[in-house]
Amino acid sequence: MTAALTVQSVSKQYGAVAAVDAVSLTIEAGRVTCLLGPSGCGKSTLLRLIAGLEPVDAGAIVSGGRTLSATGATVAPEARRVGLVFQDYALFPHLDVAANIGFGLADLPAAARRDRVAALLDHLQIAHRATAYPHTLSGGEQQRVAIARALAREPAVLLMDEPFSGLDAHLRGALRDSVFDMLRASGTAVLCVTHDADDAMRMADQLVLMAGGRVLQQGTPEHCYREPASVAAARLLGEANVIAGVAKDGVLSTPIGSFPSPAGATAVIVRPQHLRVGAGKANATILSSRFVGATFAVELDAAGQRLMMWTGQPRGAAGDAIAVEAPADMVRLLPA
Ligand SMILES: Nc1ncnc2c1ncn2[C@@H]1O[C@H](COP(=O)(O)OP(=O)(O)OP(=O)(O)O)[C@@H](O)[C@H]1O
Repeated sequence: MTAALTVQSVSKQYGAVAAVDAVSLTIEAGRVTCLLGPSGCGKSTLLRLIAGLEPVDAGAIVSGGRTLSATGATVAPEARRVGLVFQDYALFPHLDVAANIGFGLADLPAAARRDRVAALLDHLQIAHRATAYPHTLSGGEQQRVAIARALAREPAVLLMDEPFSGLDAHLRGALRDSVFDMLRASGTAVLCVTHDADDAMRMADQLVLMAGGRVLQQGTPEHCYREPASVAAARLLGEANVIAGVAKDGVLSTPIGSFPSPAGATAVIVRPQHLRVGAGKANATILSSRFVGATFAVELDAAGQRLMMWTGQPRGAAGDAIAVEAPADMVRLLPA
């Protein structure tokens, strides 16, 4: 994999707030990296630092052997080969689609500029809207124009801030997939910010989980989902039970079973869909059971610990005793 850009231990402080705190990550060509975290965790600040809209306090941002940001030195945004797609797309209302896309190409001869714009219109499947004005475009079309405009200057890295937040749910899924397939095929390195775990898992080749200005975990969506580094990382990607137990002689005993634990873990993380009804003795009581569409959400009490189980079928009513277990390969030991 080719690193298109690396962020090296970058920090940014606003007054007492460490908005970005010693963050390191690598963005690779032809891959989509998603930055996922709760509101206020520093995602947008990190994008602004990479775009060069603000200086870093510490650390460095490097691309193509060039230092773009370091303490006291910031290459201007337009000299970075970094494209930015804002949350609201920020199209120029008085320019038509083709002129929006060609806006940053004033330095090209007219014919080359026309060719580049035509290629992008084609590539993003908006050629039929070339002479339309932004206010007449659908949300999905506006998004494509914004991406085309950002790609016009052939950036090494494309930064996207919540690019799907303005689109309705059913449009979102289809667009998300086609836009990112196209970007991957173009070899652009994409860094996309979102607070939506489903979006992030669907579109990312690489996930970066953030909280409180720091990186909690990085890896493929599957790795981060199956092997969360912490409870906070697990919960960013979906509901997770944290079940405490007692560690003795390399075995962790919990209300839902015993698991080998050579490093002396004192708790496990289990996703609600990985809890299942076992054949053994009852070890929990049903507190409630709700039909929530694809599953039943069953709230349990297991030796005083509250757990959530998702199952395909009803498993009883409040007050019923039940045997609950989890397959060992779906249980993640929490570091002691
Ligand atoms: N210009 C600024 N001046 C002062 N504080 C700021 C500034 N920009 C961001 N912050 C603070 O830095 C922290 C990180 O903000 P940031 O906007 O990067 O978070 P975010 O993860 O993008 O949030 P959201 O998902 O809500 O956009 C927050 O505590 C925010 O209040």
